[in-house]
Amino acid sequence: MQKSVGYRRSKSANILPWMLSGLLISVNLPVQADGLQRSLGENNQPPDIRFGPLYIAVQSAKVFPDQKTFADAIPKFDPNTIIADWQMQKRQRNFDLRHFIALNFSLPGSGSKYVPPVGQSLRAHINGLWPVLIRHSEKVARWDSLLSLPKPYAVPGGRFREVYYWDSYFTMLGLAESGHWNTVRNMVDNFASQLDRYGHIPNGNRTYYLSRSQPPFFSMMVDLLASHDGDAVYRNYLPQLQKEYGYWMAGAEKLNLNDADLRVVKLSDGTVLNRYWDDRDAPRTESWLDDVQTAQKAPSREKQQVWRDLRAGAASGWDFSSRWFDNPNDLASIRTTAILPVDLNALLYHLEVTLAKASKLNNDAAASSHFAELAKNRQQAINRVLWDKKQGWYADYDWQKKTLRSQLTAATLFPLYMQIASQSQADLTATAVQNQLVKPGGLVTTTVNNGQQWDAPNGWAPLQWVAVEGLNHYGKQTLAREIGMRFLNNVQKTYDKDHKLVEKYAVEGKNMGGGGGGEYPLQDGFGWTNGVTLKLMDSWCPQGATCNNVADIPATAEKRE
Ligand SMILES: OC[C@H]1O[C@H](O[C@H]2O[C@H](CO)[C@@H](O)[C@H](O)[C@H]2O)[C@H](O)[C@@H](O)[C@@H]1O
Repeated sequence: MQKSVGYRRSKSANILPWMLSGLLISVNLPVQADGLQRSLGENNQPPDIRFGPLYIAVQSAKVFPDQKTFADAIPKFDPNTIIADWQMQKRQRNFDLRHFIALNFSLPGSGSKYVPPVGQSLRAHINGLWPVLIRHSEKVARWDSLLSLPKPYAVPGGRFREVYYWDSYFTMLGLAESGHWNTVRNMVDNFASQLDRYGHIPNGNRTYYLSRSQPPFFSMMVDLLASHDGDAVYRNYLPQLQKEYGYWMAGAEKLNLNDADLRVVKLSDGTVLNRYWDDRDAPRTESWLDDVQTAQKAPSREKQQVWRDLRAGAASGWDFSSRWFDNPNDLASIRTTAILPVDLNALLYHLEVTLAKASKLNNDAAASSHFAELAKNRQQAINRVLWDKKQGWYADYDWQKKTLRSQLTAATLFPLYMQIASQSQADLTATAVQNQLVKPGGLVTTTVNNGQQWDAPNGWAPLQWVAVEGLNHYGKQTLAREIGMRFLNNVQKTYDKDHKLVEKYAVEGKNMGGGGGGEYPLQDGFGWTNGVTLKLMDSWCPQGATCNNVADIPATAEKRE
C-alpha cells in the first residue's frame, strides 16, 4: 500500500529561520500543534508553515476580508528575506503591515469578468463560460502556493482559482456535453499525474490542499472518458486507479478491531469502512482565523482535534454541514473523523468495481476477482452498517459511539447512484427523499437550517445530479424529473435575474435563488453548476432538438439516453 507523499516525511527537522528566532514559543503559535510542521518538503510547504508568525500576523489582523487571498499571494522575494525584513521592521513606529504585504507579495486578481451579451440564452452563456474558466499552470512561480499541472484545466470560478477534485467530475459532464472532450482528457491526465506525483489527488492544486483529498470521483472520470474514447481508457489509467485505492485503504491491513488509521476504520465485527481525514491538525491555511475562533468556542475539546475534524470536513466536500456535528447548530462540535460517511463508501465501491473491470481488461483475472470480491464486501457492509432499518434510508455511522446517525441528508442517494441498494431499499429511500428533501427549487441538502452552506435551505448541483441518476436507476423517473426540473427552473430564474450561474442555490423559503451561509460569500462561475445544468437540460430535451433555455424543455419529455 502506498503512503501519501504530498508531504515528505523525513526524520531530519526542517528548521526555518523564524523558528530559530524563538518566536515559535513566545507567540504560542497554533502551528506548533501541527504534527507535520517540522517534516514538510521544502518545495511544497503551505504558506502558513513557510511564513509562520508573519502568516499568523496577517490573518489575525484581517488584512484581507477573505483569508484565502493571502494563502494565494505569491511572494516576490525569497520568503526568508521577507521574514527577516518583517522581523526588523515590525517594531518600528508607523510600521504598516498592509503596505509591507503589498510590497512583498503579488495578490491574486479578481479574474476576468464575463459579461454576457443581453438576452443570451442559458446554454450560450454556459458554452461561452468554458474558455473563461480554463487555466494553465504548467509552470508556476517559485514559492507560489499553486501546484503545477501538465495540462490546462477548468476551475470552479470566483475565489476558487485552482482545480478542485470532486467539482471537476460535474464540470466535466458539461464539458463533455459541449463537445470539449479534449479538456476532459486533459483533466483526467492531470489527476493521473497527481496520483503519480503525490500518491493521491489533493483537494485542489495548492500546497495547502496537499494534506487531504476530496470525494473520490477519479474512477467516475475514467468511466466518463471511456464512454467516449473506449475501453482502452481503463487499461491506460489502471496504475493510477490502483494508487487511488492505495491512498484510501492505506493502513487497513494492520488495523485492530475498533481502531482507525488515516482513512480506514475497523469495526468490532471486522468490517472495514472508510472515513475522511486530513494529515494535518492545524487551522486550515485558507480559513485560518475562522478555525482558530471555532476551536476557541469549544474549550473542553483539544484544539488539534477540532482542527483535524474541520479539515476532514473540508475533505468531505461538505464543508460544513450538520452531518458532521454533534450539535446541529454548533460547528465547534464537529466530529468528522468519527463518522463513516455513506457517500464516501459508495464512491469507493465504484472504485473497486472499476478496478475489477480495468484488471479484467488488462487480462489479470486474479486481480479482477479480488477487486470484485472487495466491492461485494463493501456493498454488503454498506447495506448492513449504513442502512437505517427503522427510518428506511441510508445514513452515516458513528464508529466511536457505535451508533447510526439517523439524520436524513442528500447523501442518502449515493447507494442508489452506485446501484448498491436493493429495489425495496431504493423504494423506501425515494419515499423519504420525496417527503422531506424535495423542495420548490430542487433537492435540499439536509433539513437543518443552521447557517452552514451544506445544510438547508441550500441545494447543490452535484447532489441534484446524484439524485436524478440514482432515482432513474430504480425506475423513479417521475421523482427524478421533478427534482431536476425544479432545480433547473431555479437556475434559469436566477440567471434571468442576475445573468450568472452560482455555486449553490437556496431551494426553499422566501429567498430562492443564489444560496448563502458558510464562511465566504456566494461565488459565481460556476463549474459544477454549469456542467449539471447542461446535462440535465439535455436529459429532457427531445432527441435531435436543442434546448437553449429551460422553457424549451417540453412538459412531458422522456429522459433521453
Ligand atoms: O475556503 C474554504 C473551503 O472552500 C472549498 O470548499 C468549497 O468549495 C469547493 C470548490 O467549489 C468545493 O469542492 C467544496 O465542496 C466547497 O465546500 C475547499 O474545497 C475547502 O477545502 C476550503 O476549506
